[in-house]
Amino acid sequence: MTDPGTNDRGHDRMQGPVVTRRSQVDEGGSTTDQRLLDSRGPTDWVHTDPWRVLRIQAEFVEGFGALAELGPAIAVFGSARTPVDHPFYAIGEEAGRKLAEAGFAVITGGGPGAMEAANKGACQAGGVSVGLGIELPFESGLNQWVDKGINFRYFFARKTMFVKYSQGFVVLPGGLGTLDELFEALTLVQTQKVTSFPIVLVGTAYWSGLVGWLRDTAMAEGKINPSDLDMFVVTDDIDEAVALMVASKEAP
Ligand SMILES: C/C(=C\CNc1ncnc2c1ncn2[C@@H]1O[C@H](COP(=O)(O)O)[C@@H](O)[C@H]1O)CO
Repeated sequence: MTDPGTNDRGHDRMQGPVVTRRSQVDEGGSTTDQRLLDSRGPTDWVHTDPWRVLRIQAEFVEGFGALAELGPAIAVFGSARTPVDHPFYAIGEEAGRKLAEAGFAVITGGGPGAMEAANKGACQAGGVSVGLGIELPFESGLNQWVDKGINFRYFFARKTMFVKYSQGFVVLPGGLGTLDELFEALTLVQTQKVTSFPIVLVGTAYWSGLVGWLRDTAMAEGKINPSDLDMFVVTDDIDEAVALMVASKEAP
């Protein structure tokens, strides 16, 4: 008589959580670890959408994990092409510094130009300087003033992090990337996906054309409501921008 705890050859077979004995044992079976480590097999699956879904999921997991305990934060957007000696670079630094002094972590895209300026200001003021980088064909990497950086493959996962972990946006002069970030925020406020989310455009001269078009064309033609123009403030004064962020944080 065989011991009831073993099969005819004296072994339990465990495959993951499943235990088999006697007639149920597949003698030729390998363990999951063996199959993982022994064979490479075809590689096409790394280029399939189901696998990409896992990578996308991993970006959310990593992002949420890294940023969950960040505390109050403001995202600063602006051109990757702002030169270091341009007045808008100095304004970016001032924004980063004053936001840090007001107790905010500063989140940027982690790249060069206005992003670097805001990270530099925050870092030099002893604040928390965060960069959410993006994999690009022309990789520039995280700027040197980022103290906490995450590199994303997917723009949409990265954009979720900006909105989820900041309480407001400061938008410095920029191009398509900056406009994308600005209009995503405006759409989320307009559709009430986010509430009490101050958006400040810094640089009255730079933004006047866009604001004029929104008022004189988009609003005049009924494509946006007059109240939509109240979703953002345009200023040249960083103190005003920071004060709006502080007031929003303190509002009940
Ligand atoms: C153009 C160059 C580097 C680009 N590197 C970037 N790194 C991180 N984030 C970026 C980068 N480029 C754009 N972004 C995002 O868009 C916004 C700026 O875009 P814009 O078109 O320059 O206005 C910015 O806020 C980032 O989130 C080499 O110089």
